Amino acid sequence: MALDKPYKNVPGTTIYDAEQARKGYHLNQLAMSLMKPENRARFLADQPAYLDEWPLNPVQRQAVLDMDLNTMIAEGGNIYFLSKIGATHGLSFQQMAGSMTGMSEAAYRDMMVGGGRRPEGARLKDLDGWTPPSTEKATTMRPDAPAKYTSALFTSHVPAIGAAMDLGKTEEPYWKQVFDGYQWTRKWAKENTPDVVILVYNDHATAFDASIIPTFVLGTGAEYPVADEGYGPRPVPDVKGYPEFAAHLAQSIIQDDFDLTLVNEMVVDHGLTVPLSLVYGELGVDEEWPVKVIPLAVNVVQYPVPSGRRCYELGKALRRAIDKWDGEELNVQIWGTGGMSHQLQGPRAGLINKEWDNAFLDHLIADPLGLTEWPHMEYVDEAGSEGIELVDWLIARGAMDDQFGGEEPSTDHRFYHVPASNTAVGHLVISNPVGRATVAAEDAVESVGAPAAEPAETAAVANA
Ligand SMILES: O=C(O)c1ccc(O)c(O)c1
Repeated sequence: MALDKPYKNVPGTTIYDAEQARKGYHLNQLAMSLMKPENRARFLADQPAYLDEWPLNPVQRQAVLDMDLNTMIAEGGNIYFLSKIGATHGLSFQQMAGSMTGMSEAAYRDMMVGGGRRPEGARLKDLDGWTPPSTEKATTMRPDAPAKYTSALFTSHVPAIGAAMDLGKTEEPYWKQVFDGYQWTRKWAKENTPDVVILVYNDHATAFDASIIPTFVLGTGAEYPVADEGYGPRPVPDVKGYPEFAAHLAQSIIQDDFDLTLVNEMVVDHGLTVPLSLVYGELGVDEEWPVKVIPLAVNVVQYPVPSGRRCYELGKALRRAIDKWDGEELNVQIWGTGGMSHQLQGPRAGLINKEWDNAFLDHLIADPLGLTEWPHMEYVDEAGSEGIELVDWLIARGAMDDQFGGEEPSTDHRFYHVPASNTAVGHLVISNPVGRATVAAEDAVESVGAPAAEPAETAAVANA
């Protein structure tokens, strides 16, 4: 079920996609550096010395020295980036484009004056009668898919939880109540380590500042350093990505009409590292997380934010993308993080709505489609201005088997507790049949406190 990339075969044409972007990353960034006059001057004064500052491969390096645009493009360059190199040499776009055609500058200009190159004979359809691919969206699962979505994990990602771990406070009574709710999960996670976690979270004005507000960001990079959010970076490992799988997901999801922002380089904040710490425990900077992570960040910082329905639909597009993977066998988990009820601002700060939070959990488990009807105002009004983070969770849920005609997930673990700093903590592990939990019932955490719907401070249900 290879992804449809007919654009690769258009004659005399190289389409810049995530695969090319990965290959040409440093070449294109070098070109971008020439937008500064001082860098242009240094480049022109001593090109080899300037290129020494960039980790280009030898073919890319020689192509820049030769101003050979065809080779630069084959090596992952994109003309919009590369034009900065041409401009530094004083070349016009017409000179640059003409230089790639094998024609003299004058002949190319004359061709353009004469009406330009005719498409006949230079189109894919002239070569092999290509017909457009079907745009139908799968509504059922692919039974033999090499990538299996095993389990969804949901958790709050309160920064103070990370700080409690980093500062060795987990045994203090205040924090012990929080961490007790994750003991089951830690055991389960040891026996159910996926190859990759698609980790849905929201950036907290960390990687993205007020200059750019992308709605949905998919990380296609190889590594994500831990951010310094003002307290210094958390002493935890940097996060390793999975560029090939992420590029595949991007290709499929965008063809499925979701316009993701693709990010090759970004820092990750507590929204992403706290869930990893909660599940995999204290790991030092020199250690490695046991999983590759593909970050999927949702804007909830500046309105308008995406609706729960939109997030759920993105989850469906994500599952279709997972099912289309034809590479190595993969065990995939999707984590939905953020929330639960909390408000960090204004006179209403400290708002906690246990009843609403637990109704959200109930619906997430049993009625995700119904949950998509809840408008964003409901989240803000009932769960606080920062409670809106809960829309993140619908992505993981929309991708599950039962939303594609398969079986309902099992609820393996459920936990709810108030407070962690200003926030209610909610946590769920639910699994598709292929990922049913392997932790023995007797190893599971006993139920703590009253059932979830009661106004108790803490409630955990293991292997429910
Ligand atoms: O409760 C808190 O302290 C807190 C602070 C920052 C956050 O992003 C958050 O989700 C919670």
